[in-house]
Amino acid sequence: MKMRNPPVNSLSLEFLTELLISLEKLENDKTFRGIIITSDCPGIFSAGLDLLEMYGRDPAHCAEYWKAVQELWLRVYLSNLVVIGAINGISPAGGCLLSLSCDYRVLANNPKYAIGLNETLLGIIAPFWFKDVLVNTIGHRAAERALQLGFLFPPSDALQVGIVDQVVPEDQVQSTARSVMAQWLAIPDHARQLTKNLVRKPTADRLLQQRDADIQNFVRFISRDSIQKSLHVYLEKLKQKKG
Ligand SMILES: CCCCCCCC/C=C\CC(=O)SCCNC(=O)CCNC(=O)[C@H](O)C(C)(C)COP(=O)(O)OP(=O)(O)OC[C@H]1O[C@@H](n2cnc3c(N)ncnc32)[C@H](O)[C@@H]1OP(=O)(O)O
Repeated sequence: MKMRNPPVNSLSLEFLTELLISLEKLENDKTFRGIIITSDCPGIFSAGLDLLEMYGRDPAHCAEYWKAVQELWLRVYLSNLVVIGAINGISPAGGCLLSLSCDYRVLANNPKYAIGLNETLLGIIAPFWFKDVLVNTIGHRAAERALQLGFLFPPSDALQVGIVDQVVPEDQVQSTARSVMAQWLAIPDHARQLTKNLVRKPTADRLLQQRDADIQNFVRFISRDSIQKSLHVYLEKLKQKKG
């Protein structure tokens, strides 16, 4: 699955919906046993959630957006398919969550391709389920530091902390992802799927048990004047960077 939402593969409502429909089709087609998620945008895996879906929007829109974010996460995280991330670009925040939701992550060795949950740098907070997935992946202490400081790990640090499983030269990302897929597909599906569910269900259940409250929390938080101001400042910074 090659993500294509130029210029930066931001996860807009429309793009999230497209991803969800594609995933659902693949899940329902029993000839598919695994997917490799990668990007068609040079140098960018995904710029994360679309800031324009959260800035200057009314509560109903924010609620609809957050529901779609939850839905995509649940679908990828609990997928019966083997999901491999071939991460061929930078993946901050929501882009990192998408990567973390894969069963295995291969990152291209380019110092620009940083990965991490950098929400605090934007003046916002990673929701508890983003945090849970990071803690599950890199452990409590490393996650505590990474989340508070909004670390974006370059490849060597990403491998060291365990936020990715493998770092390979850029031209070998896709072939490595395919080899890893072959290894995972050698395991009988039912045994692998049940085991995946055993490991991941408690984390997913924490959100499933309070989806509506999580949406309400998000809407309340994102609608605050101070948060809207932080988003405005961040968006301006992105514009100014262009000169
Ligand atoms: C109680 C519960 C509370 C819950 C709180 C909220 C939780 C929210 C959780 C997750 C948040 C996120 O995922 S926020 C998004 C985080 N993403 C980032 O910080 C990345 C921002 N982007 C960049 O750093 C760069 O754009 C890039 C490195 C990805 C690419 O750089 P490049 O130089 O190639 O491109 P530009 O910077 O010029 O960008 C081009 C164009 O795209 C716009 N853009 C970039 N990122 C986003 C985005 N995430 N959403 C929307 N739009 C984005 C950028 O502004 C440029 O637009 P213009 O061409 O119009 O200027």
